[in-house]
Amino acid sequence: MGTLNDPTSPVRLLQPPRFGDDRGWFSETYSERHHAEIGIATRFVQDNQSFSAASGTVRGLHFQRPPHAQAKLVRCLRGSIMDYAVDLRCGSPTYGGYVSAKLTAGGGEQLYVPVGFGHGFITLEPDVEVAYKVSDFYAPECEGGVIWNDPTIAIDWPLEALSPALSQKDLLLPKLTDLTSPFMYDGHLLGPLLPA
Ligand SMILES: Cc1cn([C@H]2C[C@H](O)[C@@H](COP(=O)(O)OP(=O)(O)O[C@H]3O[C@H](C)C(=O)[C@H](O)[C@H]3O)O2)c(=O)[nH]c1=O
Repeated sequence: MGTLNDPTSPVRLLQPPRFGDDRGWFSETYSERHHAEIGIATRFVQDNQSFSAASGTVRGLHFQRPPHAQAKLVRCLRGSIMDYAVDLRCGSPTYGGYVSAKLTAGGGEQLYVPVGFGHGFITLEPDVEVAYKVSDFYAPECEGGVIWNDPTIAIDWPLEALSPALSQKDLLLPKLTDLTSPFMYDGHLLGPLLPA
């Protein structure tokens, strides 16, 4: 794991405020204006949602190659996940490093995963729903990924990963050492997640 202390990390943890009253709460879960204020210029074009029945479901580590590379804004609508962003930018001093964040329906935390990073998560309970915005349309011909338990990345998965549920496709993903990443380093080091 190669995370470094860099407040300008491209991976961002957001937590939009919730305005509570006697009925419950309201939150602006996405605002292009707020993102611009905090230095995120990504425009999103597609919303995704997945449901995972089992605790310990692992989806990832995925990315889309250019010309359809995707930045993602991930949040948990039901239950909780550990979410991961892995630096896949060639030439990055933190190449193969990762940051992780616990995203919960109750807290409304969001992870911004830029282009150049692999993304994956593990569910921490049954019946988890995850929603995420992506900055380019689904392009199956551009799909890429790295095996979830890659020994170089060495993600410190939670105990739920002792009996993970994975797709056949994900079980066949390559190791990082066998990957030719299409992404180039942009000068921003992967650093600890700082709430935006
Ligand atoms: C991603 C995607 C998938 N699909 C179809 C293709 C398959 O028939 C079905 C399931 O796809 P997949 O097994 O790739 O779904 P996940 O394993 O949840 O993949 C996603 O999970 C990780 C965490 C990600 O970050 C990616 O956004 C995405 O790869 O949905 C679509 O129709 N549109 C899409 O944008």
